[in-house]
Amino acid sequence: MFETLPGATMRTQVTVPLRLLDGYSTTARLFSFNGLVDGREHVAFGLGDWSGALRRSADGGAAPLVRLHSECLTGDIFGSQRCDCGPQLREAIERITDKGGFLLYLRQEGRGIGLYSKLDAYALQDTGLDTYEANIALGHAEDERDYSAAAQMLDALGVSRIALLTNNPDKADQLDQLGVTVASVVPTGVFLSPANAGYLAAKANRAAAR
Ligand SMILES: Nc1nc2c(ncn2[C@@H]2O[C@H](COP(=O)(O)OP(=O)(O)OP(=O)(O)O)[C@@H](O)[C@H]2O)c(=O)[nH]1
Ligand SMILES: [Zn+2]
Repeated sequence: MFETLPGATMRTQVTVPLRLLDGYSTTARLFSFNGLVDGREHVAFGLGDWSGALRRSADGGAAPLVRLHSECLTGDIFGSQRCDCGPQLREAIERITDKGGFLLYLRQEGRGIGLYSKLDAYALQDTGLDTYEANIALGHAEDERDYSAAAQMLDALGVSRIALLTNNPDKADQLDQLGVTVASVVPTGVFLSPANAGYLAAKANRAAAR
């Protein structure tokens, strides 16, 4: 299934009770890995009845609900209104807890260009460029994310088929090419704010132009 990728192995797994800022509580099983192709410290959260979801999938039942969430310090931690990452992360944690599955928290800040360059991109967006034009103006690609490490993580977790929680068709395409069976794509909510309307519109236009 992953003949193009070297295998990664599980390094550590620990249970961590979570209480989010709005009081929502759940318990996660956190997994770290050895051998990820990009050497970054990506982490998998097993949420809800994740082991039961794996068993049911292996028995031909529904695929586990999985989200590949790209790190966004400003949105995930500080509630930035310039994007929708924070509410998407909050929604994913609750929906995956309800269904049983995995949140893969991927250290791909700034669609892979890093936090400082994302802030440089924000500054260019303040002059009128959109989120993709700004990346290009900085000498980056529109989206530099590669999901190979995510495919390795899923393989190490024994997850061969997934219901992917996303609004980004590129994620499903990349995972499919990496040998992950995306049994279904489950849309995330759209979390519109005055400060992220232009950003969400640019994303929607890009997805529509594919
Ligand atoms: N370079 C850059 N990165 C951004 C910008 N806004 C958000 N990001 C990064 O984009 C990533 C989140 O991507 P999104 O487009 O919000 O969502 P997605 O992961 O592509 O797709 P979904 O699965 O539907 O959420 C995070 O790494 C953010 O740091 C921006 O204006 N410029
Ligand atoms: Zn964000």
